[in-house]
Amino acid sequence: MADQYSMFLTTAPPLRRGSTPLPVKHQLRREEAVSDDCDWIPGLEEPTTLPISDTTVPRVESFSQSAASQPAYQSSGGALKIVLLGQNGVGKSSLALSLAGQSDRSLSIDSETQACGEGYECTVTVDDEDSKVIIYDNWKQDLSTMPCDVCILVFSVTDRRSFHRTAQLRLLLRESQPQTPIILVGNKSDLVRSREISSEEAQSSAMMFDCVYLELSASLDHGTNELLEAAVRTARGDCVGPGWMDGDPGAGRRESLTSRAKRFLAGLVPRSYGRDRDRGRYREMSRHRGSKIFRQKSRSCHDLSAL
Ligand SMILES: Nc1nc2c(ncn2[C@@H]2O[C@H](COP(=O)(O)OP(=O)(O)OP(=O)(O)O)[C@@H](O)[C@H]2O)c(=O)[nH]1
Repeated sequence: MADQYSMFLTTAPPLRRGSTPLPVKHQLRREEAVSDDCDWIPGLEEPTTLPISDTTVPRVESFSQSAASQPAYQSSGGALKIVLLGQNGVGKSSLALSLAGQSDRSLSIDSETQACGEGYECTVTVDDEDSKVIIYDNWKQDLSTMPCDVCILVFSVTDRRSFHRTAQLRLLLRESQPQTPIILVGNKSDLVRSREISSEEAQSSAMMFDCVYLELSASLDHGTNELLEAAVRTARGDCVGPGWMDGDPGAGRRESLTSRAKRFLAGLVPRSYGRDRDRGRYREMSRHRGSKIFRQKSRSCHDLSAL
């Protein structure tokens, strides 16, 4: 089993961690990649002025429309390209390794996982269909010349800044690759006590992004199978909408804008509203039981309405 997941490092340059200092020429590329007007998104709770060195951004501004118009896998020998984007330290490298099958998983990965350029290549079987997948977690990957089939925006549920960063990355991506499907991922769900972003908040954000939200822990390898399945289905063009959860692709049918808006608003309604409704139901039950006290209160209400 372990042999199946063994990774062969080829002649490709080693993967760079964002936390390590960059050579000057790479710093320049990173600066080019971030346009000033994208560093703050109107509508966010606070203006986020992230230092450029603290972010992970693809070079997307020179992306050509011809590249955008065709699925990436058609220009890459049939391999599905999955790109992980997100702020530094959110766990992209850990997630890439986990997705590429570096730990035990029930999902079938039937060929050796290997480093492919700056990504990891493996073959996965989803819905009885084999797909070659390349997973990239490196900002140096130039999306302008090599578009991806699905983009996974990763944040850490313990870091609100990284959550805001996904909104910015989404805008950057939408500018140049409007067709590329997105999956929003909240990593580090195991760090329950340090959580800054609730599932509900992230879910609402995913609804606005019109994408799926998945929560997982790359360290514990919890939820990563589901992410890989969703990514492969999405990259293949199978419909995986915001309602997709727990491996049920049927639930992913696209909702109308109205019902999505309704669900979004329902998420904003304070919980006390639900409790009030329950109280109302309790009152009804009490009334049926013929509670004396309730009847007295009820009568006083009637009196008030008469006034
Ligand atoms: N508790 C917990 N820690 C995690 C998880 N995923 C990653 N980490 C830790 O978070 C730190 C950063 O993880 P990386 O995978 O290097 O994050 P990255 O986004 O690739 O960071 P850069 O390479 O700097 O861009 C490491 O110490 C990981 O062990 C997780 O699911 N849970």
